[in-house]
Amino acid sequence: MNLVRYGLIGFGAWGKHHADAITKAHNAELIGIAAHSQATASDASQAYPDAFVTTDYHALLARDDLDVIDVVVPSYLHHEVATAVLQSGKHLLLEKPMGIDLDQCDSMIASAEKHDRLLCVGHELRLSSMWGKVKEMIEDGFIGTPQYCLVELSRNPYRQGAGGWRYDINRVGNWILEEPIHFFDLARWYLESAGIPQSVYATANSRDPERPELQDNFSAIMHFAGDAYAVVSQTLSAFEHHQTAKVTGSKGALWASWSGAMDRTRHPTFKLRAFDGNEVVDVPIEKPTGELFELEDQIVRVAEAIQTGRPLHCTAQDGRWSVAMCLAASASVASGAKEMIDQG
Ligand SMILES: NC(=O)C1=CN([C@@H]2O[C@H](COP(=O)(O)OP(=O)(O)OC[C@H]3O[C@@H](n4cnc5c(N)ncnc54)[C@H](OP(=O)(O)O)[C@@H]3O)[C@@H](O)[C@H]2O)C=CC1
Ligand SMILES: O=C1CO[C@H](CO)[C@@H](O)[C@@H]1O
Repeated sequence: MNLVRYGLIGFGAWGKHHADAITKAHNAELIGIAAHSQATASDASQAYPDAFVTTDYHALLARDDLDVIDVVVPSYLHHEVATAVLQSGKHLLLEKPMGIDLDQCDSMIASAEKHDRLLCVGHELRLSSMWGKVKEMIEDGFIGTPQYCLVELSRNPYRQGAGGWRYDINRVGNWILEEPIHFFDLARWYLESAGIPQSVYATANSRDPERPELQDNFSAIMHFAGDAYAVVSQTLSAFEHHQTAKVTGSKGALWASWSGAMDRTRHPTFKLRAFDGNEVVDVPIEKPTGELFELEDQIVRVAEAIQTGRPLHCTAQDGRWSVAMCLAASASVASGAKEMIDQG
C-alpha cells in the first residue's frame, strides 16, 4: 500500500512532535512543512532537509502530491487554515480545539462534507493504551452501568506559545479550550451509555490579578440526560503533570492515574486499578501511554482511515461537541449559573 503523504502546517512546540510522529509512522511520509517566520522555517529545513519548506501555507496546499494536511497552528487560526485545507481537496487532521466558536466548527463540518474529505480532530487521549483500556472495560460491563466520572489534572502552568498567543484571551479563546477540553471529551466518551450531556455548572479563578480572564483553577460538573454526571477539574498552579480518571458504575470502579515530570515525557508512571465489586486488581498496561505516544498512534490512525476507510477515533462532530462543552462551561463561570450545552 502507498504511504500516505502528509503536509504539516505549524512547526512550533507541538508541531515539531507531529513532524517527528509522521516520520516514525510505518504508513506515512512527511512531504512538506509550512511555518510562519523565517526562523521557524529554517529550523524545519534543518530538521527535515528532504521536505519542501515554505513560510506560505498556500504554497504547500497548492502541491498535488499530498493526501492529508496536519494543522498545528495557534487555536485562533484553526478555522482559517482548516478551511483552506479542505478547499484544496486534502484530508485534514486538525489539532484541538477544533475552533474557538461553534460557527467556526459548523463551517468546517460543512466544508468537509462539501469537499468529501476526512476531518479528524486531535483528541488523541482516546488512543491511549490506558485511557482507552478504561473505555474498553466500561464497554465490557466491568463496572456495570457507568454513573459517575471524575477527570482531574494537576500541572505546571501553560507555555506561552509563539508570540504569546496562549496568554491572550482573543487568540486562545479561553483556557478551558486548551486542556480541560481533552477531559470533557474523555468523560463524555466514558459515559456514552448515559446519553447526551445536557448542562454544565462550572467555576474558576485566576492566580494573577493582571489576567483574571485566564483562569488557573477550573472545575465543572456536567449532567447527562439521566442521573449520570461527570466532574472535570484542573489546576495550573501546581507542579509536574498528574492526571487521574475515576469512573464508577452500578457494580464496580476504575481508577487510572498518570504522572510525569511534564506532559511530554517519554518516561511517565501510570497505573490502572479495577474493582469489580469483589476484589481490586491492577490491570496490566503493556504499552506506554502519554501524549507523545498517542500522537504517534494518531498519525498512523488517520493514515489508515485514508488508506482503508477505518473509522477515525475522533470525528469532526466529536470535536464540535467538545468545543460546545467548553463554551457552555465558560458561560457558566461567567454567569454563576448552570448552562445548557449547544447540541448542534
Ligand atoms: N492535542 C494535544 O495534546 C495538543 C494540542 N495542541 C494544540 O496545537 C496547537 C499549536 O500549539 P503549540 O504548538 O503549543 O503552539 P506554538 O505557539 O508553540 O506553535 C504554533 C506554531 O504555529 C506557527 N504558525 C502561526 N501562524 C502560522 C501560519 N500562518 N502558517 C504556518 N505556521 C504558522 C507559529 O510559527 P512561528 O513560530 O514562525 O511564529 C508557531 O511555530 C494549538 O491549537 C494547541 O491547542 C498543543 C499541544 C498539545
Ligand atoms: O494537552 C495539551 C498539553 O498542554 C498544552 C498547553 O501547554 C495544551 O495545548 C494541550 O492541549
